[in-house]
Amino acid sequence: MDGDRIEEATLANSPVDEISHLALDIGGSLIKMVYFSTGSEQSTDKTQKNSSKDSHGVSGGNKHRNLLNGRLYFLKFETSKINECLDFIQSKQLRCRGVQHCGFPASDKNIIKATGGGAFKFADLFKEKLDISLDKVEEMSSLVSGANFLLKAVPSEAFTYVNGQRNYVQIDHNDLYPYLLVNIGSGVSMIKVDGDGKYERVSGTSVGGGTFWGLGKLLTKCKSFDDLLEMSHQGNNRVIDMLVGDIYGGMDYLKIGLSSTAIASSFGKAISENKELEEYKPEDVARSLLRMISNNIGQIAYLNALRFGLKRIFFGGFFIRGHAYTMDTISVAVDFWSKGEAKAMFLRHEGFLGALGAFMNYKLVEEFTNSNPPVGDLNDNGIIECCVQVSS
Ligand SMILES: Nc1ncnc2c1ncn2[C@@H]1O[C@H](COP(=O)(O)OP(=O)(O)OP(=O)(O)O)[C@@H](O)[C@H]1O
Ligand SMILES: CC(C)(CO)[C@@H](O)C(=O)NCCC(=O)O
Repeated sequence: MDGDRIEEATLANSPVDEISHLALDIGGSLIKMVYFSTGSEQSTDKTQKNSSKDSHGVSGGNKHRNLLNGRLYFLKFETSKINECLDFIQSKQLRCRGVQHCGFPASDKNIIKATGGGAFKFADLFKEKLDISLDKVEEMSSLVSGANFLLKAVPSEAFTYVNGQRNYVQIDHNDLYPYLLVNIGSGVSMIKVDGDGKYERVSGTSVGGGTFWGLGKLLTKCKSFDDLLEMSHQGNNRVIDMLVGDIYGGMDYLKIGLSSTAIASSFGKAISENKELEEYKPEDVARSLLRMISNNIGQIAYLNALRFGLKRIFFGGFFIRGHAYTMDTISVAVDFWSKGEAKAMFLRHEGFLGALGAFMNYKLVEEFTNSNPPVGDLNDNGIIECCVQVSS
C-alpha cells in the first residue's frame, strides 16, 4: 500500500472479519477501494431490526431490512502492484465470514462492484486468483454518483483554495446543479453534471496526472509520486519557465492583462540556456511541470465551464492529493481566465469519487450518521460514518 500509512494504522484497528461490501475503481495509475465495516462490537450493539418504533427501520414488502451502523473505509494501491490489492481482499476473507456475519445476502458474496478500465482488464485475474466476479459499473456514472453523494452527504466536503487558505463551502442541495466535474486521474475527464444520473462527458485531456508522474519520473529520476510532489514544493519554476518579463525586458504586458511574472512559455528558458538536464535542479523541473499541467487543466476546465455557462467547477482525482501548489495553480487559472466569475472547488475525498460511486451501486446506503470526518486531508482520516440497509 503506497502512501497510506495512516490509513493502514486505521485499518489495523478495523475488524478483520466484518468487512462486507467492497467496491473498486481500478484506474490507469491507482486502484481505489471503498469498503463498509460495522466494527466488531458495533454490529451487535447497533444493528437494528426493523420495527414500527424504530426510526431506522424500513419495511419493504415481505422483506425485513436491517440497518447497520458502520463506516466506509478508503484505501488505495498502485495498479502496477495489483497483487497487493488481491492479497488484501483475500486476507480480509471478504468472501466468507465477512459477508455472512453481517447478514448481507449470500448471493452477493462472490461479486464485487468495480469501475475504471481495470474492471475490464483485470476481470480474469480476480476470477482466477480469488474466484470473484467483477460487476462492472460505468466509470463516468460512478464518478458522478460519487461526487453527488459526497456533496450532499458530507458537510465540509468541498472547499475553495485561495491565498493558501481552504474555505469550506456549504452546499445547498437545491442549488447543486449544474456543475462541471473535472476528474484528474492519469488522464482528465470533464463532465457536466445536471442531476442524479444526469450527466454528459463534455471534454477530456490526455495531459493529466499520468503526464505529471510519467514525465516527472523521467526528468527528475525521482522514485515516488510523493517525492516528486515534495520536490515541486521546494523548486522555483522561474528558473526554467520563460516569463513575460523575460521577453519584455522585465516589464508587464498590461495591455493584454499579463504581468511580468506570468509564464509566457512553460519550460521556455531551456531553449536559450545551453544547459543539460542534469544542470537544472530536479526541484525546479518538478515545479515547472506541476505548474504547466495544473495551469493547462485549469484553463481547459474554465473553457468548458464557459461553453455551458457553468459557474462551479469541482476538481477531483488523485493528481491533486490536497497539494497546496496544485490547488493554488488551478484556482488561479480558473480565476484568471474567468475574471473571477467561476470558482474552482476541491473535494476532500478527491481520489475516491469513482470507487464511492461504484459502492453506491450496491444501493445499500440508507443514511449517514455523523458523516463529517474531521477537517483535513483524507490521508489523515479515511472514514465516513454511515448507516447501511440490508435485507434479510
Ligand atoms: N501514490 C501515488 N502513486 C502514483 N500516482 C499517484 C499517487 N498519488 C497520486 N498520484 C497521482 O494520481 C494520478 C492517478 O489518479 P487517479 O487514481 O484519480 O486516476 P486513475 O484512476 O489511476 O486514472 P484513470 O482514471 O485515467 O484511469 C497519477 O497519475 C498521479 O498523478
Ligand atoms: C480514458 C479515461 C477515461 C480512463 O479513466 C481517462 O484516462 C481520461 O479521461 N483520459 C483523457 C482522454 C481524452 O479525453 O483525451
